[in-house]
Amino acid sequence: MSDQPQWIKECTTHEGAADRNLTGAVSKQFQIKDSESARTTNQIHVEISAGAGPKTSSGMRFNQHIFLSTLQPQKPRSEKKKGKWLNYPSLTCPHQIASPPPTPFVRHALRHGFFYLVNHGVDEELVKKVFEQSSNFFSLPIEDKMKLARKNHRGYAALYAEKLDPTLSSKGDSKESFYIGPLADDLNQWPLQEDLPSWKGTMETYYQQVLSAGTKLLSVIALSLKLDEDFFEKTGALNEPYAFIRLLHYPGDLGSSSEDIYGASAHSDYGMITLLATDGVPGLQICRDKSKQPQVWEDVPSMTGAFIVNIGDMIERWTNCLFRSTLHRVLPPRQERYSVAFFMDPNKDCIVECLESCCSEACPPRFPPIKSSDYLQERFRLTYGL
Ligand SMILES: O=C(O)CCC(=O)C(=O)O
Ligand SMILES: [Fe+2]
Repeated sequence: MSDQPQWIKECTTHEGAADRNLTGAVSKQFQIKDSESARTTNQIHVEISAGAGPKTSSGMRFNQHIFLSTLQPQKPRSEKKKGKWLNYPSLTCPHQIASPPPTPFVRHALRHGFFYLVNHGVDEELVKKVFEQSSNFFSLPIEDKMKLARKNHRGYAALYAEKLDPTLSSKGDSKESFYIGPLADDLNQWPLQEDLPSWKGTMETYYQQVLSAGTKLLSVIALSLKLDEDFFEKTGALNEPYAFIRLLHYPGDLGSSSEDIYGASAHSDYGMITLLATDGVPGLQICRDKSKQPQVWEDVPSMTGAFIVNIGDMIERWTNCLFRSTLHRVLPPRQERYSVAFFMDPNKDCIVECLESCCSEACPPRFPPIKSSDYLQERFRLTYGL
């Protein structure tokens, strides 16, 4: 295929690649070609900042800074080193988004499926307020919360109402959640203004700010695939995107003895990307290689001010598994835990099908084309046992 991006050509012509997992071949290439990614094989940071850099074709201005480091809990570091880790001057790779195209760093981050996003433009104070308001909501009496019980995938889902891993025999995941969907369609349910003044406004502002950060990140993803940066706009995915805030509350030690009870049982996210903020209480784990048995789980530490981003199933389908949706879970926390996930799913009518540049005779599409709403509905059905 003559118009394939060079790096995909490289991976498909890599010795034995036809029989192998495509991503394995790519990572090999990166390790050979890119000394930085060879040195640091684990955690990836993608930084996107507004305002600097040349104007791109869509009129946005931003630079991206990528760096890689380990996903394993860090070895004890001196304060000085810790500062370096957070500011990462030596590992930062500033790079303008329009030209030259994204470096192997970015592709490595995306292939990996789980990374941190910093300098994302979402106001830190706002994030704090969202956590406060989330705690205020979950502290309401259960009768009040149940008045907003989940309808049209908006509103309150009680403890054990969801099971993200439908193969488990447990009664459900030990978390409660609250969903806020697209702001324009009037389907959202909101707590009473007199109970929680400014709740709705805080959530709406957060929704808009994270949507904007996610949109920029998607243009990085598009560019890293050598597509136009507005590919996800043009394909209709971002035309009224099906994006959701999920406020999550894990109540802490519930004294359950069942081994099958998780805070959130193992799953991959369904959509394009998820931007996750947590209160810092541990519990989140990922399994890098979902096809490997037995599964190996690693803790994901949270990083102040950063979103933990993971790639969802739709991007995996579009890219024919080049960018993976990562299996993850939350252990039942001993201590109360809050998190806020933002799921960016494509518009319901968007057809998700293997990109031409991600398949060849040797690597045929692994998934048939699918309408986004059909895929999501099936996953919701399994999660909620409908
Ligand atoms: O609470 C977390 O840290 C992760 C939640 C999650 O994976 C999800 O809601 O899909
Ligand atoms: Fe998730």
